[in-house]
Amino acid sequence: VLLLTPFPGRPFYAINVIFVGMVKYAQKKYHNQPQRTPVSSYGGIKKSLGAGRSRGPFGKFVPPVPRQDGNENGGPQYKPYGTGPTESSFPVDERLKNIEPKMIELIMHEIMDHGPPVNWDDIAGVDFAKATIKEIVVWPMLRPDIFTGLRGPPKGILLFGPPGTGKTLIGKCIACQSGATFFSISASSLTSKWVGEGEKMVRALFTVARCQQPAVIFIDEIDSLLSQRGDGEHESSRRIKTEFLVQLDGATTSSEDRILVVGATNRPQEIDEAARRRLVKRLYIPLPEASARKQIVTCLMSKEHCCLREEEVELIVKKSDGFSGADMTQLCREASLGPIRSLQSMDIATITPEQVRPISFLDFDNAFKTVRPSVSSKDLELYENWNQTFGCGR
Ligand SMILES: Nc1ncnc2c1ncn2[C@@H]1O[C@H](COP(=O)(O)OP(=O)(O)OP(=O)(O)O)[C@@H](O)[C@H]1O
Repeated sequence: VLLLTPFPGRPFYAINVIFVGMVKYAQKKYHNQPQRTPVSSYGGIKKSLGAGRSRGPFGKFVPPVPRQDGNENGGPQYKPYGTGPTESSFPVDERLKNIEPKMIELIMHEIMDHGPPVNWDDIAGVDFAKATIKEIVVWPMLRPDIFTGLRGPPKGILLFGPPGTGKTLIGKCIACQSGATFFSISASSLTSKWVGEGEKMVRALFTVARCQQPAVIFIDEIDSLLSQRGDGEHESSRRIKTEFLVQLDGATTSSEDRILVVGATNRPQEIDEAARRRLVKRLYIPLPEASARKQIVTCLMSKEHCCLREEEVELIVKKSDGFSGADMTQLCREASLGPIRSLQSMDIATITPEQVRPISFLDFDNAFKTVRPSVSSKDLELYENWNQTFGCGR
């Protein structure tokens, strides 16, 4: 039965599979008796801990409105909010009734992540942050029965550090590893793309997340949402911020809700005190160390036709001191174009992939001429200082 669960380590799901199987058997046997379907609201789903719906990054698109008929797992099915001619015959989750259908659709299609899963091994380095996150966030989300009271998970964490160091990867990994639905939005899109509607969007996002919990809401560039109030602050930005804090507080006070807000920023110093206090765990995601840079190069090159020797990899690692994870990826991309550039343009049309020579150290050497570290040492100093003052690292 454990093989049936898409999330290894989610014993509840397996239990539900057994339970649903038993219910189906009983229903078949006594099909004249009235069927007992779970309560057709998210309250019902929450109690069944996910049975009957595929959820999270491994799951299919699951709109948040339950349908009355059962699916093959015996649980309720869902249809998009407000679509189809028979919509009035379906019960709509109470919590979604005041949310504009177009916003729900948008959240489900654009903000809810449906991409491939991320594992801890995909993120090179940042061992301290990974260990802390596993302990304070992932395990409690997997085992809410054990992590109660003082052991309860925080509702908000902040990942800060230079750009391109894997903050987004970590956010997604948290969701994947805890079997949660991943919602990812950039705060600047709330303030710019959703002009005049950002506040409503924040409310809609948290409401949908509540219906899809456990959920991780990842907010990139969170500084633009939670920056210190200044005279120049727009009224609309102020309202979005207030709504966000209200929603975050709501998630904090409701012990039932299993929603985690992960904020990411390259400008932690701009986040005001009230917001900082709510993002209780503030983890520094620094530039990758030599071992992490080596892991990135080795991992990326293992998927390519490449003839790097061990000592050449070491040299690349040495030369890339100060590179971010994204810089390392860019370096490898650039190097991978070397063999193509060495072809005559005429050959491109006729050559077979096997005839393209392997990526060599020379290609990396050339790549270093155009790919430079994107983070300055002055910026690094800023992060280190902020980490000393407000960070939760050792
Ligand atoms: N620690 C890492 N391990 C492996 N790859 C990494 C790492 N950090 C960055 N990368 C690579 O860089 C890309 C960008 O990383 P990501 O978006 O997670 O960084 P970020 O810290 O969120 O950046 P930003 O602050 O600019 O949003 C990733 O898709 C990955 O290819």
